[in-house]
Amino acid sequence: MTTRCDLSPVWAELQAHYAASGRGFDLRDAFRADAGRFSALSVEAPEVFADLSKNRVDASTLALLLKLAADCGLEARRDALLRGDPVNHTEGRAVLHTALRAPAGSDAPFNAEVQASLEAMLAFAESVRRGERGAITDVVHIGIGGSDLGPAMVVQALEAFRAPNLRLHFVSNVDGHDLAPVLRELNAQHTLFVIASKTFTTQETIANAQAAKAWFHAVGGTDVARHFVATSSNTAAAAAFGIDTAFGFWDWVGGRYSLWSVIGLPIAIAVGADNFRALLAGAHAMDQHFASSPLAGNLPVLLGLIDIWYRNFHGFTSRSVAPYHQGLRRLPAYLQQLEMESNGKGVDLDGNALPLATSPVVWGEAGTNGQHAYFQMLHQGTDVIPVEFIAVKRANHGASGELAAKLADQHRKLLANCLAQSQALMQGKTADEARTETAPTASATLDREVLARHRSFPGNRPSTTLVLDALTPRSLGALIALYEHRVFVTGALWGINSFDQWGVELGKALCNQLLPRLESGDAQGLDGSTAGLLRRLTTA
Ligand SMILES: O=P(O)(O)OC[C@H]1O[C@H](O)[C@H](O)[C@@H](O)[C@@H]1O
Repeated sequence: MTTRCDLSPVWAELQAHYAASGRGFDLRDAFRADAGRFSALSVEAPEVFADLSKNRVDASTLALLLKLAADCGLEARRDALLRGDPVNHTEGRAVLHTALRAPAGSDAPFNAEVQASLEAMLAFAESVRRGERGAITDVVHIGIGGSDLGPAMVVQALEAFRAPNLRLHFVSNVDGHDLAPVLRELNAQHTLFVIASKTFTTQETIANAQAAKAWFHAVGGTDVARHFVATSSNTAAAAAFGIDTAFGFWDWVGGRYSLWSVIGLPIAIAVGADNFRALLAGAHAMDQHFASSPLAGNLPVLLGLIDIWYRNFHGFTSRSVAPYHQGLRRLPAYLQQLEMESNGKGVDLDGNALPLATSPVVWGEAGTNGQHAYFQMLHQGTDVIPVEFIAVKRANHGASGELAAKLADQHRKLLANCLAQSQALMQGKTADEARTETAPTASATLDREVLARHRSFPGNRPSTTLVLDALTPRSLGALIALYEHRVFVTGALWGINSFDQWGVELGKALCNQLLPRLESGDAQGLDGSTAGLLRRLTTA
């Protein structure tokens, strides 16, 4: 049994399939030929319905991709992950974020420790919400990367569930322009700082934490131990910082998979213990789907296989994510870390240079905003970029009376836009169709034929639409877990370690070397460009 997908004999079958019918696949023909295409290519997973039918695949493509997954031993790789084998082999660690959402009493690894940690974190969150840590009105979460993006994205997404008397702030950037405006609005006595860092050594986080502590003292704050808590697997460093209350976690929780751990503390403070548990339960439901559904109906597997089809056969270089819910506007940023830090790798598990493309660029913006910015390129640009739409059936505006009616109407507009975009991408518009349109007056002097070419759309542009009934803690948990597992699937088939991130280390090391030069202005020994820029930035 092979593990790396391009070494499987099925790879050549897929190449032949691509040459024979994949390259020329036309979605419009596929729908014309098969009235049952939507139902055949839609999947009902926990909390998430997925319409895969607007993708450039048919039953034969999926059959081959599933054969590839089987031949690469995907199920065995998945089982090793869930069992707690040290699949992060370059760091010698297990990867067990799934264990964090397993219910109490389950036979998931480390269940007793996980439950104890969860209970302690939730009890603390509830004590803050009840005002037992003083009258806290503002919680400032300081962390970066995996210690920021997950909690920040989830708190924003679950705004409708947030305690109204609590404001949550997220500070990540070492740029003081992030922290300064937040501090300006705060009263030290009513503020709780959560310092989140798995390692408690990250430059940005420690710098922001120290600045926050200095500010706290400067404005007369007296009890650091009461107003600063930490979430970290390095509780000794947190203690050295002056923090008594530190919630620890384990090295088998990767940073970008850590929102389910104590790193989720700001989520629990914002939405409460029950909602946090619902988030975990939603993720657990998706874990079970991933663990036990046959591959042909396993949504993370199917999404991952289509990703491989697009990246390695069609050669598409990016994927755009368009959540049609304002609460999910940080989801693309979150997914950038999840996918690109996990699968942006160039060597396989044995260190061999990979002869195939890995992580696509993942990017996007909430709908409908993106439509008024870059959708032009999606529709008429020269690159084909698969789009992932996320639609939420029921809104939760928290409005009443006439406003509620207005916003309900806006929700219909939102959903109509979402459907229209995937429809337009697929249908396109031929030059013949464009020719029959009335030309806008501003272009009346332009040759009709030329104008028709400007106004036509190639179409056949693929998309996936994910549908949630409502954006709730449970559905959000399932959605995030879906993405986590999909990233695992593509990483496993590419034969890479999705759980390390050595690529971030070089810049950190060079930054440490450059830092004293920013003060001294000493550019000696640097390359010409860096020396020139350093002088430019340091000379008076
Ligand atoms: O949680 P921390 O140890 O502070 O790490 C924060 C982040 O920084 C690192 O550079 C990694 O790229 C991320 O994966 C990590 O989430």
